[in-house]
Amino acid sequence: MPTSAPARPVHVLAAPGDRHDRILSPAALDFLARLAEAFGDRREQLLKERRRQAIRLASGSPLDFPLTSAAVRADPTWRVAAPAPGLEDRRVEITGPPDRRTAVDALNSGARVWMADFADATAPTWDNVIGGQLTLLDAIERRIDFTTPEGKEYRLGEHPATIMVRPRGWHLLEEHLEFDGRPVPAPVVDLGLYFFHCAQRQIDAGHGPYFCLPKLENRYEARLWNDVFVLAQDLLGIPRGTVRATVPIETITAAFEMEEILYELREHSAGLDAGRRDYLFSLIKTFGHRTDFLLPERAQVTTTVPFMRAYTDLLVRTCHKRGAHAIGGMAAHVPGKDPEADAAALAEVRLDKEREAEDGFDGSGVAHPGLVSVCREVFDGVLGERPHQLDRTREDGHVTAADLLSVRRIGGPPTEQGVRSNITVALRYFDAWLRGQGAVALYGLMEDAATAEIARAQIWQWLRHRVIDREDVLRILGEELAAFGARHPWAALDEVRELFERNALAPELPLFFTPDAYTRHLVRIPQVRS
Ligand SMILES: CC(=O)SCCNC(=O)CCNC(=O)[C@H](O)C(C)(C)COP(=O)(O)OP(=O)(O)OC[C@H]1O[C@@H](n2cnc3c(N)ncnc32)[C@H](O)[C@@H]1OP(=O)(O)O
Ligand SMILES: O=CC(=O)O
Ligand SMILES: [Mg+2]
Repeated sequence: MPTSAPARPVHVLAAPGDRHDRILSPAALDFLARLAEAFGDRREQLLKERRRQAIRLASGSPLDFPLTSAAVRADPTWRVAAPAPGLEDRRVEITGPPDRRTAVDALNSGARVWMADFADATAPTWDNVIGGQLTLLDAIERRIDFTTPEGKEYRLGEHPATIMVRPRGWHLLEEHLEFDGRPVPAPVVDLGLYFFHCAQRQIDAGHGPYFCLPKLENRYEARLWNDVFVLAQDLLGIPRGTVRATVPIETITAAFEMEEILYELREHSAGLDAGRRDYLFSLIKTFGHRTDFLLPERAQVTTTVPFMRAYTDLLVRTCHKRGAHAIGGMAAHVPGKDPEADAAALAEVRLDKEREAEDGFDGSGVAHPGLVSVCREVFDGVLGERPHQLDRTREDGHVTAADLLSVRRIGGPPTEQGVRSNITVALRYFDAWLRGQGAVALYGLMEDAATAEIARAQIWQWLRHRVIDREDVLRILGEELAAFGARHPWAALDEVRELFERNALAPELPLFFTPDAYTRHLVRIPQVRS
């Protein structure tokens, strides 16, 4: 690295694991130290600003497109960087945790992009964090092939998908690494290690280091990410603008700053995507105290309800105005063993993708290889040989703040089945997460951190507004725990119950379930430092 050594080192507090030294080399730790040193304090300020904004909105301040950045929106001259190699055509993207089996399957799936997800799809155990980095490095070096003990072979194909890495969000820390007496911010770890080991290798292979940046709340956070990219590129002597990053719009406040987010990242932007599950969670979390934001059961908040249509409409308009890809929402169906149910679910996925393609999206996401062909067929139908439809811009009409915020009066009050469904999804997801699995198939759907957040936040919101009784929730909780325990005797029922109580039944809604659950349950630091 060209610049002088940082004053302070990063310490590894975890016990050494298999091949961890390949990732946690002195030079890689030095790289992390520089990033942690440069951005640790700013992260804290931005998290404080998140809390201040949450308080302002909870106490009735209006949410609107910011006046202070009106000039950015009004300036017609700027565009984001042209699509980078491997990201021109994104008609199908697949997401999944960065374990070896998923990696090979995703890279071979026929999707154009694999979003390797350390955020919603990964329970951040230390083994998963470092194991994920080893997976990525091995995939890029084409040393990922393996055979299972049962003899099933995993071989990387000739034309793998382009890799896009989604680091954990800024609200999370990595407790197994310490800098300056404090844990290193988790996104610095996930991005930094991948960047250090793989950026140049990706460039040599004709791509670049590409990222997806989760759970941003405003333009200042986009600016922070941009500065991280600038420093990371400078430190490794990589030309500025090599990095590209897609930002999922998955908070209600970010929806009001889409254009500004593109602007801040314009040199490194790979557009926006519709992170619609976290978006719903954000709506509940941000306006959970207000009766006019009371949401019905999850199944009733479809992609076609007016406020969700307004959100995706704004996303496509904004992206195409600035020459940026607009990527649709991820389809969460997991094909099972019931052909009839699968056919119905696939028809629904097709309809959703058709709507997105017609609305102007340039591609969309799926959570399972079994959905790749549906998504591809739909986008093939609209795009043909063209890699995208960035030329489709919209001058007609516009999306207002009221369009984005008119949530009330969809659906009726939750049924007992709706309450039970949220409780059971949260419990089963918490159990999987505590055992190191960040995404699971439950009742035909992929559930991950975002949907677990929706499930527990809805229970909290319904209790808050007394549309359900606490006694009923406690009864159903007991029944669901008992049923789950009977079928899964190894389940960590006490921890799961405690997680549910802390995150769904507390007087105030915790902002995320993950930071506290991580510290209490996933951190493994031996007494003696390595
Ligand atoms: C923008 C966003 O919303 S990001 C969403 C974040 N969430 C995710 O990324 C979760 C993605 N999905 C998954 O992780 C998985 O589909 C799960 C965990 C939900 C279900 O996985 P499984 O229980 O293994 O499903 P299933 O048994 O149907 O899998 C069949 C095969 O497909 C593979 N597969 C399933 N999902 C994926 C995936 N997303 N990527 C790659 N391969 C996959 C499995 O590895 C398995 O392969 P194998 O035959 O080689 O063993
Ligand atoms: O990250 C994606 C989402 O829907 O949330
Ligand atoms: Mg999300």
